[in-house]
Amino acid sequence: MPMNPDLEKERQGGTFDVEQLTHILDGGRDKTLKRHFLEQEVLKDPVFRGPDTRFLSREELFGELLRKHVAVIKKTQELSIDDINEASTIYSAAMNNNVGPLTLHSVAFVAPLDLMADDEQKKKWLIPAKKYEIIGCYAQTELGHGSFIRGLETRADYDVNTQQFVLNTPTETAIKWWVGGCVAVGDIGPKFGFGGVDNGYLCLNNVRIPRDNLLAKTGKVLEDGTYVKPENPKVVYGSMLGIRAALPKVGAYNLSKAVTIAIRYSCVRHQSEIKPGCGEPQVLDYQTQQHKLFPLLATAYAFHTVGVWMLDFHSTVMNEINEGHYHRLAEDHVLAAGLKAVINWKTHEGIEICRFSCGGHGYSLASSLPVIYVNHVANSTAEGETVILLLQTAVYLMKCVIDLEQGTPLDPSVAYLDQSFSKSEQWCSDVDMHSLLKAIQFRSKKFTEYVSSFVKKELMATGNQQLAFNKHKVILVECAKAHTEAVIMNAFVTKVDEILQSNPSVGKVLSLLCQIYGVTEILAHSGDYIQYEYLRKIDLDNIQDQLFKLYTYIRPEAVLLVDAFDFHDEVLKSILGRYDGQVYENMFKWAKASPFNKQDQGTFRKYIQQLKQAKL
Ligand SMILES: CCCCCCC/C=C/C(=O)SCCNC(=O)CCNC(=O)[C@H](O)C(C)(C)COP(=O)(O)OP(=O)(O)OC[C@H]1O[C@@H](n2cnc3c(N)ncnc32)[C@H](O)[C@@H]1OP(=O)(O)O
Ligand SMILES: Cc1cc2nc3c(=O)[nH]c(=O)nc-3n(C[C@H](O)[C@H](O)[C@H](O)COP(=O)(O)OP(=O)(O)OC[C@H]3O[C@@H](n4cnc5c(N)ncnc54)[C@H](O)[C@@H]3O)c2cc1C
Repeated sequence: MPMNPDLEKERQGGTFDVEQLTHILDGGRDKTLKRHFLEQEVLKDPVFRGPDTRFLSREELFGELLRKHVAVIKKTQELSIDDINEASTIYSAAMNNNVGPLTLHSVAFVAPLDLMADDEQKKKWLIPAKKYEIIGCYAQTELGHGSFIRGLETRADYDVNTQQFVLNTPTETAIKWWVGGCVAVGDIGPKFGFGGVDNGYLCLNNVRIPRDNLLAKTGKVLEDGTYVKPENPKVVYGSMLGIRAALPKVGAYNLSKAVTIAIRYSCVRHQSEIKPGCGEPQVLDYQTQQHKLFPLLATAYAFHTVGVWMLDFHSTVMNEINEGHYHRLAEDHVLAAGLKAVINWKTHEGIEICRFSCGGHGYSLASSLPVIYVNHVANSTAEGETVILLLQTAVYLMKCVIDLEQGTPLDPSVAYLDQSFSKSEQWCSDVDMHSLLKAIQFRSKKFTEYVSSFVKKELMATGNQQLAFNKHKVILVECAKAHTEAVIMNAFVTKVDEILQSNPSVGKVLSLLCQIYGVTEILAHSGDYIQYEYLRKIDLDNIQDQLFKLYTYIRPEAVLLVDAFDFHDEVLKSILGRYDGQVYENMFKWAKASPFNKQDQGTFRKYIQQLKQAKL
C-alpha cells in the first residue's frame, strides 16, 4: 500500500538516524536483528493467524488467546529461547495487545519457585514448571484482603502425625480471589480488561499437602513442626518483587505503543483551519495537540530508560541474595515499589490522553488504544496497589532522614538527600537537563524533610509510628512520588549523557525530550519551588516559554522518534497507528469486516416492527 504523503514528508525531516536509536532502545544492533527475526517467526507462521480479537466475546477471546499462548510456548521451545526479552518478543507479536492466559504461570508461579525453592524442590517443580509440564498460579489475594498481607485468613495447619499441612479458607472473605491462571474452582467473572486471563477463585476445604510443599530455600518446617525462620524474613516477599521490578518497562512499552499511534495519526489527521482558505492543517501542528503528546513522548523514553535500569538493578540484587547478601533488598524493594506505582499510574493516564487526542477514532477498537488501556490499567492495582507501594517507599524515606541525622550512609539511589542545593542565577528559557535534575532532586529532598518533621511531631505526641504515618499518608505518598521522579530523571539524564558521547545526533534529540520531561515535572509542582524559594515566577515563566520552544524543535522529529520504537503493524494492531498512515481506507475495511455487519441481527424486525404495529 502506498505511503500516506503526510507521513512520507514527516520521514524526510529529522536530524538523527532512526535505526541507530532503535538499536539503542533494544540494547544493540544484534538485539534488534534478533527481535526482527523472532517477530517474523511469529508473523509468518499461520498458527498465529486467527480472528481479530477485538471482535470476540470474552469466552471466544479466552479460547483464542489460550490457543495462541500455547503456540507461543511451543515456538519459544522450538527456537530454544530462554532470554526473557526474546521470549517477550514472541509473546507480544502474538497477543495483539492482550495479556495471555498463561502469563501468571511464568511471572508469578515460576519466579517464586526460582527464588524460594530448595534444590530438591527445584528439581521436582521448577524444571517441569519451566517446561509447562505443570501449570501454576499465585493464590495470595483473598476476597477480603489483597493489600494487607498480614490480614490474610487462609490457614495452613500442620499435622505432625501425617507430616502434612491442612489448608482451609475458613471464611467467605478468606476465599482466594483474583488468582490469575487459576482454572481449579471458578472464574471471578467479567472484568474491566485482562479478558485473556481467567482470574479465579479458590476455596480450600481441608486440602492436605505434604510438608515439603512449603518452599524451603528460605524458611522451613521440620518434621516435628518446628518453624525455621529465613535468614531474612523479608525475602518471603521477594516473589512480588520480580513482577514489580519488571512492570516499569511494561509501562514504558505500553505508553510507547500509545504515543506511536497518537503521533502518527495526528500527522495524518487534518482538521479545521488556522488561516481561512489555506486548507486544514495536520492536528499535530496545533500547540494543544503537541502539549498533549510531546510530554508523553518524552515520558515514554524516560520510562524505557529507567525500566531497563530497574531490571538490571533488580537482577544484580537477586544474584547477591542468592549468595546470601541481603544488604540491597530494601533499596530494591522501595525502588521497584515507587517506580511500579508512579510509572504504571502515569502510563494509564498517558494512554487515555493519547486516546482523547485521536478524537472519535481513538474511541474505536480499530485504534487499539482502548485495548491497550484496559489491559494496562490493571497494573496500577495488581502486584501492589499504587498507594500501598508508595507508602512503602515513603516509610523508607523517613528512615533515610533518621540515617542522615545519625550519620549512617545512604543507599546510592537516595544519596542526593545528603547533598546541598543552591540556585542563584535566574533561569532563562534554555535550562539544561542537569539543572532540571538538580531542581527535581532539591524538591524531593525538601519534601522529605518537610514530611519527616510532621511525622516526627506526631510520633512525639502519640509514641505510635503507625498512627503517626496514618495521620500524614497524603503527604507521605506525595513524598514518595517526588523521590521516584528524581530517580526517573536521574536515570534519563545519565543515559542521555552516555548517548551524547556515543551518538551525538541521537543524544541531542533525546536531550530535548529529557528537558521536556524535566520542565513538565517542575511546572506540575511549581508551587513547591516557589514555597521553598528555589524558583521565582520569572524562572517559571521562562521555562514555560522553554517548553513551547522545545515543542517546535521536537515537531519535525516526532514521527521519527515513534518510528524508533519500531513496532511492527501486526504487533501494534492499530489502524490509526499504521506505518503507512493509510487510515481511512483501512478503517472502512475493518468496520465492514465486523461480524456485526455480517449477519442480519434480526432484532430490528423483532422489536422495532412492534412499535410500528403500535401505531405511534
Ligand atoms: C504483563 C503484566 C503482568 C502483570 C501480572 C499481574 C499479576 C498480579 C498478581 C498479584 O497481584 S499477586 C498479589 C500482589 N499483592 C501485593 O502486592 C500485596 C501488597 N501488600 C504487601 O506487599 C504488604 O502487605 C505490605 C504493604 C508490604 C505490608 O507488609 P507488612 O504488613 O508486612 O508490613 P511492613 O512493615 O510494611 O513490611 C515489613 C517489612 O518488609 C519489608 N517489605 C515489604 N514488602 C517487601 C518486598 N516485596 N520485598 C522486600 N521487603 C519488603 C518492608 O520494607 C518492611 O521492612 P522494615 O521496615 O521492617 O525494614
Ligand atoms: C488484573 C488483576 C490481576 C490480579 N492477579 C492476581 C493474582 O494472580 N494473584 C493474586 O494473589 N492477586 C491478584 N490480584 C489481586 C491484587 O493483588 C489486589 O487487587 C491488589 O493487591 C490490591 O488489593 P485489594 O484488591 O485488596 O485492594 P484494597 O487494598 O482493598 O484497596 C482498596 C483501597 O483501599 C486503599 N488502602 C488499602 N490499604 C490501605 C492502607 N494501609 N493505607 C491507605 N490506603 C489503603 C487502597 O489504596 C485502595 O484505594 C490481581 C488483581 C487484578 C486487578
